[in-house]
Amino acid sequence: MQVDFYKYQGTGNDFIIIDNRNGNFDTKSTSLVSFLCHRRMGIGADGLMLLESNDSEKVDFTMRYYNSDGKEASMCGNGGRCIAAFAVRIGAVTNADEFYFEAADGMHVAKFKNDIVSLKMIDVSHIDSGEGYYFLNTGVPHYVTHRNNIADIDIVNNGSKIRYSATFKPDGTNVNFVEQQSHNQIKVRTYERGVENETYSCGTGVVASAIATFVKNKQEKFFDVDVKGGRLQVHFEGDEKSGFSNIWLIGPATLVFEGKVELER
Ligand SMILES: N[C@H](CCC[C@H](N)C(=O)O)C(=O)O
Repeated sequence: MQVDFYKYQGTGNDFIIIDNRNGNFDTKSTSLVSFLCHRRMGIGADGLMLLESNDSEKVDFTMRYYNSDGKEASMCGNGGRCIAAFAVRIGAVTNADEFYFEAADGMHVAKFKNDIVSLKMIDVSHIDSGEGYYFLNTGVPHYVTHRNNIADIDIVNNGSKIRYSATFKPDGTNVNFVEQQSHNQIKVRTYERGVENETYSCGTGVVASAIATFVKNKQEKFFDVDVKGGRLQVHFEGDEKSGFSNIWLIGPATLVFEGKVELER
């Protein structure tokens, strides 16, 4: 069976996107997703997304996200921005200026203009903290720690130790190292669960890092965030007491190429 696919990247976090509104893709096959995401044997990507039909009038589509290990995850911030740009490209939305889609973590609003996607993230009602870190869920779980000179950190070694530590069993966590540049500018490097490597950018991780930086300093609620693959913006409202809401992740989402892949039935 031949399947059309589209390769997108959002600040270097890259994805295979398939229009699965006909339901033909085998969503139970972990091995198929991990093969397609494999950097040598397959197309290569940090994750794969399916755009699927949604029964609700107000919701244009459903997003299903899989990490490159083939396992489904509840959300992906950069992936959400890329599938929003893809949905506009294939005419799967009622109004490109503002539309709704559903992911496993809940409902999202997306706004698309000149290849920049603004994505509304789910609310964050609770933040845990420990020795030198914050732990919060921005659609998927994130550990956030503030350090100096993050360019010198061995992200894979340090990140994997935290990701697999007993504290975060059984689900594990993504791990974000944050360096403050100024009152409203941070740098973030992320070890991603399910990719089991550093990625060029992690959208939900950037959101978690910005919120954790507000909790730490009680200053800004609007951040420029520099990641390996470029720059994102995050802004939000609220505080630890009332919870955080109206959380937006803003940045580019780019089509790299499209192609066809032969899948065994
Ligand atoms: N690796 C994450 C999912 C993808 C998150 C990331 N790519 C993003 O942009 O939010 C997890 O399994 O928790």
